[in-house]
Amino acid sequence: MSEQNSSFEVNFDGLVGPTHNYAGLSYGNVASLNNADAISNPKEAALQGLIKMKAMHDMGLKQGVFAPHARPDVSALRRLGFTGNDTQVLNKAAKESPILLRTCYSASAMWTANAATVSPSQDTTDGKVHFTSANLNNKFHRSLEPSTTSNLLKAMFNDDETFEHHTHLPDQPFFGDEGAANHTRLCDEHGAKGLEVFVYGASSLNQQIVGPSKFPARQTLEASEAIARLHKIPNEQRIFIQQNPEVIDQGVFHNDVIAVGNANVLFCHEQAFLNQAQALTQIRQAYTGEKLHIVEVPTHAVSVQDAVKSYLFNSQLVSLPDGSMMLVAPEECIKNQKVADYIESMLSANNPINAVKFFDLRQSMQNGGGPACLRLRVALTQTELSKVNQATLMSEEKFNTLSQWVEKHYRDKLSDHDLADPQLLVETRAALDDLTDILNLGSVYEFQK
Ligand SMILES: N=C(N)NCCC[C@H](NC(=O)CCC(=O)O)C(=O)O
Repeated sequence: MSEQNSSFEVNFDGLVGPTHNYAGLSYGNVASLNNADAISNPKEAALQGLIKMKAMHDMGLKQGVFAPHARPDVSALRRLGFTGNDTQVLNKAAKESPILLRTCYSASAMWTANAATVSPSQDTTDGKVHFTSANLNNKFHRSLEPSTTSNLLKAMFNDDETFEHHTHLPDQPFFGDEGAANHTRLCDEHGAKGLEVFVYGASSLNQQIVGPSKFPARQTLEASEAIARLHKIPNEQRIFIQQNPEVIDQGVFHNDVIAVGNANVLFCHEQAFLNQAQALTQIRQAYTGEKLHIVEVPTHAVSVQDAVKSYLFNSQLVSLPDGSMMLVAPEECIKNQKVADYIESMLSANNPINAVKFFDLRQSMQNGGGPACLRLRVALTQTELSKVNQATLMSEEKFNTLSQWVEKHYRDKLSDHDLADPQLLVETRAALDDLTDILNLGSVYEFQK
């Protein structure tokens, strides 16, 4: 096999952190608002994620692990004027602003589809794999993530010849960037040159571009264009498509809630993109390969509301070693009769998707994160894969070690008043100290320096 053809797409799933909680922080994300103040089970959340990672590994897919971020973010609370030692800072925040405390406890870094945008070496003129951490500046609790994300990416992809890491875009809504959730790579196979499809919700400069009117558009065209430049993607391999503002206003806050691409297949709802017919024609014309399949789901089969409730399009779409293509869907898709019926009809129809597997990811789903949100896709050649920090790759042993780590360090219940407990801070730091050893990350967290 030539170098180019032995390419893999590795999924790096976010390990759910020990402070996973439902804080109702994401206006525009229906699940987040509906489940605000629900009691969370961090242990169950992390184990649900690990079970999916292990299942993917057992199917012969390359799988990696992204460590959680250090929460509570005490330095963020200090920056907001809460003073004293860690315990005092937490107690003052708990008294004065429980919502700010919850914000600095958020485990939102688990959704690594928002960690960064990744361009594989087949698409970049310098032949390196490019990463740009996402500034996630539309939501305060997510805007806390980029600097740690960059530290983690550098500890996971730690080879300057092979990987290029870019600082997140300026922290200003002008360059709102939510990472790979708004980016899809289409190609005949992972080792071939791909078409990089950047999907944006609004423009900061072009007043002719009309964005959503009810919920925020988190990705701007200007941010996507900046990333394409930083990643040195040739003009003919990049395309910018506007997401349909009407679906953003129905709760589709990232493109990966209404569309997913894998290799030469784009699986999307018929209302995913603005002027969809023209958008799909643009994609077909720009496609760099031979055979692009677009599986477009009609509204009469699955409504936008059903798509948002079931997260059908937040399924992962993966190419298995035997060449078949599998939809990795949340169990919510089975519970929605319209969606379940559609999946059944799709599997027997004439298209490359010929299998489906369902996972219980309810802890994440209740905050608006499905299978695809929980992973960052990195297409790598065999050589590039050998340059990745091997301790972050999934294996039978790694799964057992991480499961034991979760059992040892995680609580199985977190409610609002638990967040004021200074013992929780002690527990999470002890957990992360262990984890940086397990994943061989070095001292990536501020509290470890
Ligand atoms: N679709 C993708 N790729 N990612 C899903 C991210 C969900 C996340 N939810 C939250 O951040 C909720 C946190 C809370 O309310 O506690 C968000 O809205 O950014």
